[in-house]
This record gives sequence, C-alpha cells and structure tokens, in this order.
Amino acid sequence: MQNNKKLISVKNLNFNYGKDAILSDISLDIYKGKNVAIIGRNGGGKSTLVKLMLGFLKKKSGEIDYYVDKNKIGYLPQIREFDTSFPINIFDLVISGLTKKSNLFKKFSAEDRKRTNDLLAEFEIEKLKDKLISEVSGGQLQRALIARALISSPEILFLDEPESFLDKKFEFELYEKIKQLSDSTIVVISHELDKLCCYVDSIFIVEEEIRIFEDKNEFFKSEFAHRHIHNHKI
Ligand SMILES: Nc1ncnc2c1ncn2[C@@H]1O[C@H](COP(=O)(O)OP(=O)(O)OP(=O)(O)O)[C@@H](O)[C@H]1O
Repeated sequence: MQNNKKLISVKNLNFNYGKDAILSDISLDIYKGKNVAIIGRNGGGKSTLVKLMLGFLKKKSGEIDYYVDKNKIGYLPQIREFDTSFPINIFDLVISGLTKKSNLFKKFSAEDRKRTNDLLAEFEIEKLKDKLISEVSGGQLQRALIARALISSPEILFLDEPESFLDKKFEFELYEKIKQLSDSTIVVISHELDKLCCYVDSIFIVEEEIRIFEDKNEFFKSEFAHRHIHNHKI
C-alpha cells in the first residue's frame, strides 16, 4: 500500500547531549503506508531520534521536513518517562490526546467523549475510567496511553516500546487493533522485532548512525538479523 507520499524527511541530522555524540549524520524518509521498525542496542539513540522528529528536542544540525500536519502525529512515550503521580484519571488522559497547542482550553464535544468511551471499551479499560493513573497497573496505563496516541486518528503514529507491561494476548493483538482503528503509518521502536515484523515494511537500525533496510527482507537476509533477533527464520 506504499504510495510514496513522504510524511517526514530527515537529512544529515546530528545530535549530542553535552559532549556525547548521540546521532551522527542521520538521513531517512518516512512514507505514508510504509511502517517502520526502529531497532538497535540500548542507548543507541532510538528514542532520541523519535523525540527529534516530534520536535521535543532541538537538533544541533541537519534538516527535518514535515509533509504532514503536526497535529496529525501521534506518540506513545516510553512508560518510564511518564509521571504517574500526576493527578489525572484514565478518561481525561485518553481524551487529552485530542488537545492541540492551538486549542488547549477548548471544550470537548459529546462526539469527543463518545470516541474516548469507545476507545476505552476497545482497550478493555472502560471500568477504570475514573481511576487516577497512579491507581492502575502498568499494563492498564500502557493501554490508556496507546488509546491516547490513537484518539486523534494520527496520520503517523510513533510508538516507543509499546509492548512494555502488556500481557501476551494483548501484545499479540496490538497491531491488528491499531490497523483496525486507524490508517496511521506506524514508526515503532521495539526490541521485539520477531513479534512485530509482519506489520512493518522497513527496518532502521539506529546506533549513533543509521542503517536503513527499506525492504525488511533485505534485513532478514543480512548479517544484522543474527545480531538483532533471537530467531531470524520468521
Ligand atoms: N536527557 C538526557 N541527558 C543526557 N543523556 C541522555 C538523555 N537522554 C538520553 N541520554 C543518553 O543518550 C543516549 C541515547 O539514549 P536513547 O534513549 O535515545 O537510546 P535508545 O536507543 O532509545 O535506548 P533503549 O533501547 O535503552 O531505550 C544514551 O546513551 C542515553 O544515556
């Protein structure tokens, strides 16, 4: 279903925290309908790259061009980056995914509330909607954060380790559910490539530099498959 419409284009991107070079000369394109898995060793710079594409971090040099409405970019952060002591309940957390910079204090409509309730039911957390995020389990919070990332029907959806805390059954169903609920292009950071590989088209290895396999089959044929997955005969 690739139609070659570019959504985001990164050119010669460099980033460092203090003296430490984290990303060097990264260039990549994200195309509509072409799902990407970003893999690589711990601390390789995967989350940093995504945060740069989201505009949360300021690049040191290089270009990031957007061919997508920035309000149509969804994001699931790593759960550990989330302050679970923040006083917000599950319903408000999910509906807050509809808040844009330009409409911070807009009243949510009945339709917005219905969409929230539908997503809560879809993710089997409707009974928890009045609970504070500090009162639910890690997996329940992760489900709510995924629903939040999806609620705006994003054109592109960045997921940072979505499998964290999920039970095996839900982890297995996750990408089917995302496909069923949206037609977002997915860019997913994961250490579970063997589980998600049938949902992605391309594989990017990010370890300070980037190695791009536009066609995932080229990755599986390469020496990198041995290094990055346990069972590469998928
Ligand atoms: N706020 C920060 N200040 C300083 N260094 C940071 C900060 N955030 C991340 N780093 C460092 O930047 C490097 C890249 O981190 P990043 O989180 O992007 O890696 P990652 O590939 O997503 O790792 P993982 O697979 O472990 O989640 C790491 O060495 C990390 O220690």
